[in-house]
Amino acid sequence: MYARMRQEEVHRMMQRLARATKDSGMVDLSSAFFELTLSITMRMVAGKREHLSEDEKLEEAKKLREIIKASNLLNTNIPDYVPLLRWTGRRGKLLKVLEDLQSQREGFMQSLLEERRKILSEVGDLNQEETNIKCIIDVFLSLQQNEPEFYTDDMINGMVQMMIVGGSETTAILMEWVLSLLLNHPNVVKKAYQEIQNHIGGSNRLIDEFDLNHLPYLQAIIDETLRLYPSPAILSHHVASKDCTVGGYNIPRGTFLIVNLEAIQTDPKLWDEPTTFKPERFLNVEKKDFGFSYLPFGYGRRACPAEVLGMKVMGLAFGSLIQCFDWDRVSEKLLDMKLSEGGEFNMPRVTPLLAKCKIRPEMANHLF
Ligand code: HEM
Repeated sequence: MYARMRQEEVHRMMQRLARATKDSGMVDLSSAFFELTLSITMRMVAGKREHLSEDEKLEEAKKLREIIKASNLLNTNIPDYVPLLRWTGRRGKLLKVLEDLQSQREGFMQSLLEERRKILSEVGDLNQEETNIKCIIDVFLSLQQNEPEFYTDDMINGMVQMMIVGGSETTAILMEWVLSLLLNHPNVVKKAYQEIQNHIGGSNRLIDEFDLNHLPYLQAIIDETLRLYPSPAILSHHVASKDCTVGGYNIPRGTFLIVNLEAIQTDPKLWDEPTTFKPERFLNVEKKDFGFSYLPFGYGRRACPAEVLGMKVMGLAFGSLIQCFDWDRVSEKLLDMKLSEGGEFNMPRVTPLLAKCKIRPEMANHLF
């Protein structure tokens, strides 16, 4: 579902990068990736992308970005982990900030709901409209008509918040890590490019989502990045639903549990050369065979509901970036791969990601 829309948005990003690289040869990937993932999420959830147009003057666009950034920043509440701090004033201050943020988020999402409600009342069933497709809010609103006590505005508002806030920055940050690793490992880019060439052949068309199943090495690059740089790096907000034992420790029911994904996925007892970027380790294996050693989308009932979507967006974006551009670092030095220590839940890079790229001449006619 929404495959054509994802293709359009990736193509739009590629065209923007092509224009930027013609001017300066240098591109700001942090902005490009955030814009891509936000556009895709907004179109899918709310049926529009204009929040995210290049025209950053739009007040709403700025507001949405601020909400997403603040949500991810505030997701890690230190007093939840160090109960002693609950007795200090910090908790009270934080609660106030969270209340303000929540009221902004609710207001913003409610305006999206009202907008779709108005459109639906004007045009009727969007499925009949060839130019418009149903977005997720439309689906919720039509369910609301049959079960209003369950699909309340509050419930829909909460779901929409989770999708927009959870879906955009996480994927964008991961994309920054994928490209950072690629810039530091040009031999990996070469192999991925060869794989794309072998499958598609020549320059007659751009890669699409149907190609992804035939590109295992590209897929392995993304899997290996998710191992080394999981975003989020910790799974928090879990509570033991019954008494249990973990690693020999007795955990009473109700205990707040934190899973340190980064530590598990780079544990030398579980992984060979744990900190080395080796996409090959994901070739010819079933990911489920790694069991609890590899959980970049969480596990069980509260696992990420959008794993397939996230993997498709990243696969399509990186397949296209490798197919159409030659990549290089801005300096000879390897990129700094340190995680941000700013306490951010999603573990972004310390510095924004800049790179040099050149359009592969044979692909230029697809981008201009
Ligand atoms: C490659 C990109 C993504 C990664 C690596 C990722 C990873 C995760 C992880 C680790 C969790 C927490 C699981 C847990 O605590 O056990 C999660 C939850 C969630 N993710 Fe994603 N995610 C990605 C993309 C997305 C997208 C695109 C969306 C929506 C459009 C999304 C929506 C959600 C939601 C709604 C939850 C909360 C689920 C719940 O609490 O029941 N994610 N994600």
